[in-house]
Amino acid sequence: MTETADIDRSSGPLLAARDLVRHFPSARGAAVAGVSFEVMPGELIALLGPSGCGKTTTLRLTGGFERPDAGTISLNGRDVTNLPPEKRGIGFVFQDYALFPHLSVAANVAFGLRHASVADQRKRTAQMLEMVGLADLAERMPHQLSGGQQQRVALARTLAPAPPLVLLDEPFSNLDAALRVETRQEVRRLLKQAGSAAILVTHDQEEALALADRIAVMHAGRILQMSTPDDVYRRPADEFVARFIGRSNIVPACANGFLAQTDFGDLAIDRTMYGNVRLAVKPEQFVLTPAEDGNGVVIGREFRGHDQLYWVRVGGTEIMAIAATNSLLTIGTPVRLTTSEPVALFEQAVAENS
Ligand SMILES: Nc1ncnc2c1ncn2[C@@H]1O[C@H](COP(=O)(O)OP(=O)(O)OP(=O)(O)O)[C@@H](O)[C@H]1O
Repeated sequence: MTETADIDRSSGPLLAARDLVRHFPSARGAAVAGVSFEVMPGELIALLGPSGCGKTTTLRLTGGFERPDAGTISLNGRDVTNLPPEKRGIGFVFQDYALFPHLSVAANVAFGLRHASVADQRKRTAQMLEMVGLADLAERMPHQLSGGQQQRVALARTLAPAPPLVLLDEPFSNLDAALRVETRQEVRRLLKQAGSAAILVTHDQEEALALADRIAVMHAGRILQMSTPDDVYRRPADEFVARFIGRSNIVPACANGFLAQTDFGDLAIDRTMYGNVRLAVKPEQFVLTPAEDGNGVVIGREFRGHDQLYWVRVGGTEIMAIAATNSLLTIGTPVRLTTSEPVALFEQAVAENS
């Protein structure tokens, strides 16, 4: 896959949101309760979190569809907090694509270019349709397209005026599972090719991990962690993030330097710590070996094709561990459970408060 443009870190942030707060009169608590984040030119950001955590409201504040009760938003260093959407120069792609049903594919794409000359409109529309692979369907009407094709037209229309920032609100939710996987890679490629930055709202962690350069994990109107997919997955900032991104085993332990003592032996941890902690171990960080004198026993399993998910009882704890499919372990098999790499941890006090 070719990605021709990447994040431009040479200048300041393209977008800076500072301490955004939004209360709705009918709701308990703030929908957005002090959110700050930056987006660099060309950067793809995912706002990820469970239903009601404030993702859409954050996106709507960014786009100008909602006004914050407090906080500021600046674009390219200019304060746009009180500007309406059409004055912000931001592109939008919504869940339902919102194509004009009575306009052809080409006319839909040209719509975003209506302020340009006719010759420029033609040229840019052809270019955009080429880019999204729909040059042959330029004269079709929206109802003659598949969901994925409509999605690409919507994206071509949004990207045609080359907006520096595009906001996408669950843009894949109307597509079936296979098409969603294909389309999200396509969208990432198209955004990178166009050099546009984007903020994507999703509750699907797989989508966020696959598409974004950085993920903001939200909970109860706040951003708990904003970092690369690898970081939020492997080095979660707290227990909520650990449980939300991939399944995690949360194991009580007593840390003593770079080792932590658990019910089933000492595990290496990813920083020095002393005292009571909780470890966050991903199922694939465990290594399962059949062993008569092992520390655990297999109590359940789920076949997943390329690997298997096992439930193992060790001491008083149930652990989820993933192992390759080449040697199937039956229920009741005694096993030894170790870890393949140092694991993330949280201080006990922090975890108990969350
Ligand atoms: N117009 C509104 N009036 C009253 N409450 C609202 C309004 N819009 C959002 N809320 C509330 O604000 C909170 C955050 O909503 P928001 O839509 O931002 O969450 P979300 O994370 O996008 O959720 P989802 O994934 O379900 O769309 C929720 O409790 C929601 O009920």
